[in-house]
Amino acid sequence: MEHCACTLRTGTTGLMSRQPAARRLAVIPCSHLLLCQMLDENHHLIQCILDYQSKGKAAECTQYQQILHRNLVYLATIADSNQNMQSLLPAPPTQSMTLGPGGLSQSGSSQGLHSQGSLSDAIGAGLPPSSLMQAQIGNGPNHVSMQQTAQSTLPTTSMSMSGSSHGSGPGYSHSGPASQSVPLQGQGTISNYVSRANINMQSNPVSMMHQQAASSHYGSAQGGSQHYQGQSMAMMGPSGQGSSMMGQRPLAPYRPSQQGSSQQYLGQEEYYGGEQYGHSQAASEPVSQPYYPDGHGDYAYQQSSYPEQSYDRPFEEPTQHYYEGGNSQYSQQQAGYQQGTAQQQTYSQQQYPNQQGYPGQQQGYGPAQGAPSQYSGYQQGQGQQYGSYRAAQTGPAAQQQRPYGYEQASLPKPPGRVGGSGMLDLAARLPPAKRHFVDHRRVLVRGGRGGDGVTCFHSEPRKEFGGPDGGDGGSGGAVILRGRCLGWRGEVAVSAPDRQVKSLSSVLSRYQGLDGEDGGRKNCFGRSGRPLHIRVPVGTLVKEGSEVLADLSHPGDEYIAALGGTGGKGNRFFLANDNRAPTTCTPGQPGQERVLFLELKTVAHAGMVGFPNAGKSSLLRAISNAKPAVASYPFTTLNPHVGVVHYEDHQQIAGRATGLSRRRGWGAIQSDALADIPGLIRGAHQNRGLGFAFLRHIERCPFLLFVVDLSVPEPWTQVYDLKQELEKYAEGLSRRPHAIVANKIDLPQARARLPQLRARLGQGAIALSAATGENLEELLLRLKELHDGHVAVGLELGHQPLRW
Ligand SMILES: Nc1nc2c(ncn2[C@@H]2O[C@H](COP(=O)(O)OP(=O)(O)OP(=O)(O)O)[C@@H](O)[C@H]2O)c(=O)[nH]1
Ligand SMILES: [Mg+2]
Repeated sequence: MEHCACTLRTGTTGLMSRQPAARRLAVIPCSHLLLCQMLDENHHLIQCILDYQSKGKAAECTQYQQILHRNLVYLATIADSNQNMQSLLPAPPTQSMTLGPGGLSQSGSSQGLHSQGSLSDAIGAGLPPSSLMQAQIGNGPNHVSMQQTAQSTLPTTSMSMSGSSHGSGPGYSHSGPASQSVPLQGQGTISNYVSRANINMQSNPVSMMHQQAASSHYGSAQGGSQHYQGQSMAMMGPSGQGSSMMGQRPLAPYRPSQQGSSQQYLGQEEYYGGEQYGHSQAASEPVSQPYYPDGHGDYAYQQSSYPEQSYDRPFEEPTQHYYEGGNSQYSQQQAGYQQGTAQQQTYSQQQYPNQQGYPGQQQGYGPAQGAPSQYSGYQQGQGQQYGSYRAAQTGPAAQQQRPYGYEQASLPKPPGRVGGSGMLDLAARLPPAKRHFVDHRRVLVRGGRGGDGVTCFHSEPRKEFGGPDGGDGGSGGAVILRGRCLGWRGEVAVSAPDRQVKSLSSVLSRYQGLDGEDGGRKNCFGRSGRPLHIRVPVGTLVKEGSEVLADLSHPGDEYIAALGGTGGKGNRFFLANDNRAPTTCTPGQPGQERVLFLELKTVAHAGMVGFPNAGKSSLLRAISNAKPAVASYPFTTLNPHVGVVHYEDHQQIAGRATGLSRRRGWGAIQSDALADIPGLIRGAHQNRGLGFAFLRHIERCPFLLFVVDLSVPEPWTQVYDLKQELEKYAEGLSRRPHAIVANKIDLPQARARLPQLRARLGQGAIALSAATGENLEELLLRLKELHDGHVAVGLELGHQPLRW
């Protein structure tokens, strides 16, 4: 076991103070292995310098040159203090050297020698001295005391020293020389570089393990991945802050990128838990050799400690693009680290504000911590790193959207936003008690609000550039007025006579459509709000102001009263070639809001018109299932009533004793509806009696029944007056197809007046008795004839017959 112990016996923090300290050493112990490493480092530094020169990056070149020169000066110091320096020089190229996971190949060694030659030339050029190689020279047994000294004297030194302490883990090689990177932090003239070096101290536990551990501990480790892990750890902040690092564990996705020995991982776990810190100080274990001049340099130089294959690789990978891409979040983090190197307290304080995005990463990558073995390479770790930082960049926006996108979608809607369902429940809870007839209603309808789009990005381990996957919100539900329909017979809607079909009493004054759901992750669109159907009686007119919008005169007719709002767009919608990570999302739109006036015009085939007490209600009860009130006083009926007469066929009706079929099922072949309206009197158009406003309910009736009380004197005058009132209400209404019904024929005086009535009104007047049911068959036959005539005319005009 070769041990490299280049000891700095004084607590130093920077180059300016360290070099004098180094000069005070009489002999700086050195070894062949250490020299090989230092030369190889220098070789890679030269590689980086040349590479940056070819790319025209002068700033990076300057920084690397400064590093290189410090290394050369330090090598010269070692050479001065060791008389047998020549014997420690690397072996000839034929000699194999395996250093760390990648190992230093023969070519690597030779290149190192060659680069050393180049370095000599560089020294000759008069470049400033450097002591970077001290970072590669471990001081295992003594580094604890050094760290303590550094912490007590110079905070910046303590930072790097603590970083080095992380590298020592129970599973790490004890044979590898511990590194000491303290000198890098005192470079006031290259503060940026110093800060980077300080940052990278944290990651060096891993990288140094590979570099220097020639033992079998790291023989199977993948240098690249571990390098990268070390780099990610470097970005996490000061490694000496054991407790604070716990808060940064979301960066754990980087750790799994090392697929090497489990011992390393265990060591890191201890490191996170803070146990490793104390343990490493008590042991002479390999410590980090950190420094990464900048974003590129970090990675490049770190890779330079590895074989050439690993070294060249990162420059071809998107990682470089990532660092070059100017990710603002990452840059801010870097700035935070740099500032932190100047003063430890500042470092730790600024580090965390700059990592606001990490909590989000923790959610996304938390499980990765427990499964490091699934990450096979550092490139994948890079991808995670990139994704994590990108997520951090969009973190605030995503957090703002999450209340919409995730939580709200999973939680029940607040009661205030879902007015529609609440109203439905309320309507369902209404007592089925007495309902008043309502033929006018003012209704405020509002469509449901569209769900909000969300902003989120695809989160998946080992998948780089997940891309936006915020789904769109669902559309709000519409509010639809629907003519009363209990079912369908083929394509024909079937209505049923019940209490609700006759009135708008069940219609509420306000309806709110159901809201659409918000979008979700993984391009999940929110569910659209279900349409809210409002049952209205057949014959309902929908008006907005004075404009008639719809006439629901047939069962099943629908009218969309209010449209739901469109759903918002998720950030996936805004994905474009020039914006691969959009954070824009749009909220859902409110639904349409309208104030409508509903007016019911009762729909029936036949409308019965007559004076009060003529017996209209009695007649309706006699021939239909309707049960209107019957009394011997006028104006018993105050609201229209609709009764349905079901015909099986004409012969059956005629063959019955009563001449009437009262089927209550749905098997009727044909049916007629009769509307019984309040009684009219002479001067109704002058608002006498109940007025004639209720005539609207017979306005839709294609044919009429004039019901007269044959028991009163001059009953034919009632017909004259009725027609006059109808004509004043609506011109031509009295000329519709009609039949004259002379009721109460059972009374003796009524039967005596029948000839006079027929002489004045025609022989078509039907004499019957609603009370006894006499001659009702003739009325039904007449209704059938009128109905057939109406259907025939309607078919000629292309109208579908109204069915009940
Ligand atoms: N004798 C006899 N009485 C009848 C007949 N039809 C109805 N009546 C009576 O006439 C009175 C009024 O009957 P209604 O059916 O209420 O008359 P209406 O036309 O509906 O009256 P309003 O609802 O006020 O318009 C009741 O007392 C009935 O019993 C009938 O055929 N013969
Ligand atoms: Mg009545």
